[in-house]
Amino acid sequence: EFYNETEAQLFLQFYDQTAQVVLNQFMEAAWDYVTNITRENQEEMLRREVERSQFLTYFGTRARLFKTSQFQDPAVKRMLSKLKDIDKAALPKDKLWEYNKLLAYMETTYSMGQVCLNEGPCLPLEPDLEDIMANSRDEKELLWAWQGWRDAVGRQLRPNFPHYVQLSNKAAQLNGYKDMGAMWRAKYESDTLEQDLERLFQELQPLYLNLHAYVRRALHRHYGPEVIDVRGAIPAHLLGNMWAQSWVNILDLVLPFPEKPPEDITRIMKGQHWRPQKMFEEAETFFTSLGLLSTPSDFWKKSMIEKPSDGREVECHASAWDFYNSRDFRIKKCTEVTIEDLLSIFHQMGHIQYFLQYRNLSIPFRAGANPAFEEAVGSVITLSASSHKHLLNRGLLSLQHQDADEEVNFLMSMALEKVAFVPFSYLVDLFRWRVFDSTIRKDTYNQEWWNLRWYQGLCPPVPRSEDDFDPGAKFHIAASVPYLQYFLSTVLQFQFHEALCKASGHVGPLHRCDIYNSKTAGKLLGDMLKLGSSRPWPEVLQELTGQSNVSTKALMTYFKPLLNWLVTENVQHGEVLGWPDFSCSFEEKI
Ligand SMILES: O=C(CCC(O)(O)[C@H](Cc1ccccc1)NC(=O)c1ccccc1)N[C@@H](Cc1ccccc1)C(=O)O
Ligand SMILES: [Zn+2]
Repeated sequence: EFYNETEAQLFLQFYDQTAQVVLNQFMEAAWDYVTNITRENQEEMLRREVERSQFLTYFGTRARLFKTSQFQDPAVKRMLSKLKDIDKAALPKDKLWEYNKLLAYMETTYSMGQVCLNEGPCLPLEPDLEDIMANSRDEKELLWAWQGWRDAVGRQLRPNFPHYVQLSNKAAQLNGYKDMGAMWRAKYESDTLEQDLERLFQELQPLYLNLHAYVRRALHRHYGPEVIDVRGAIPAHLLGNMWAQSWVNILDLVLPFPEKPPEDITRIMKGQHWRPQKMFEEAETFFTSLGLLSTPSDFWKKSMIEKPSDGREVECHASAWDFYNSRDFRIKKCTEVTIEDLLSIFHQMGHIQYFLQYRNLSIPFRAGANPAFEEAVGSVITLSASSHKHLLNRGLLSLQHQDADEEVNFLMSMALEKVAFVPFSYLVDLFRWRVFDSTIRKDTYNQEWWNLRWYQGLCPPVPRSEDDFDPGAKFHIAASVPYLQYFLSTVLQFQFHEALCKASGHVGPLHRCDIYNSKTAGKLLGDMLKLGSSRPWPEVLQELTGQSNVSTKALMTYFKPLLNWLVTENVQHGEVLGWPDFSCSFEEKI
């Protein structure tokens, strides 16, 4: 057994040197696969994955031999404890090979998924099916895309999912956790996590219920009583998004002051001949305006910022990549010239900025303070980038003044993105945790999914059965990527925004703040990012915001003017908050 600290430090140096090589080779192989999905690229990626697992196992088992209780340096103790978690590498060789092939099959089935018109082309999710869900106002066409995608992807994944669950739990148990959900939750280093999450969710309910009731009324106005029951749940295909996780694309149907519609920024971008390259440069300019780091030349040479036109099959779901050599960082995104994609690029560039800021840390610390911090960095910048002040300043809006009514319209568009997302981002992992801990059995997966979708006040537009597997139609479930970080990030990003706005000297309503060009705010943010995961996240949060707990106060402050307007509106219409009518509209018809 190893005891002394000096040996531990040498061991960790050796880990870093080896990791830079092994992790880099794995990332290159994974990148080659997701940007050119072929059999040989999959084989090579699986081979590199085995090497990575052998590496993690070698160092993980040895890290356990150190008795760190007498150690002085907390960083050494923290790094050794991180090395002990080796995730799926703990599986026996044959089980690991099986698991990796299953994961590749699920993720590739999702990425290659398409819905075919009777005679004529087959439509992929990005951009075609997402365009229909965002822009079509024809209920039948929306249903065709919604159901077609679930038939094409969800149904294919159903037979394999129980095996994925079993292997995931086996891996978790070999790492000392009772199931994979417990292993995912451990990343937050909190033994009150689940009750804290429930509290945050309950605090946001009044705002969500008022938004839901108001949107339901607007959809009832547009689609009629045949389709919308004003005391019931909303059919899930009418919200402008394939998973109804963001409702911003139906802003035109729900605009509080339709006589004062906001300018169509997508149209302005196209009118100004924006291209994906310029969209990425725009996002980078925001970060450098804060005094933060710019992207190295490798980024521009090696990223994939558009869907290839040479027929290659790629995984279009956007992601940011760290190649663990402190200089190669990339984004993979099938960029369309829309405001939605411009904001998504800000999100991705937030991941890149974190990579850049912590690139000289030891490898075990090259991660966010917790997974929600990683997601919140880019999203907090979008809060400034979405502001009227910023868009005006960047030439994407021309109307100088925004009156009180237009401000309510603006806050509505922000709520359709951020508030609508709250119950969805909570329920995705509630579902998976219950599948992992066997609360949800495999013969009721789909019914249980729709029971949880009740949190959102949504219902399926057509009858569902256990031949369906609607959760599998969401990337993160097909790709075994946790989702809780997005729920927490939705709350955290407003706390970050409030702190950065204060640092930038902003006065006035939070929703009018734009930290662009503020070196003070940039310094505050950069100092947090440099810490990586080297310190417990409550300490990191404390340094940035002055408090160490996640709080919905800032989000509620931001949306307060809208909540006041919504309550008045809903009371006037005698709206019912919630969805007491248990059914979805089609059930009455049957
Ligand atoms: O999935 C994403 C954006 C992709 C990502 O940047 O979060 C990406 C997801 C991913 C993809 C492949 C493997 C693992 C994760 N995450 C990253 O690129 C990433 C995350 C952590 C560290 C480094 C990179 N957003 C979520 C939620 C969301 C976020 C923000 C606005 C709207 C919606 C969604 O679309 O449902
Ligand atoms: Zn992200």
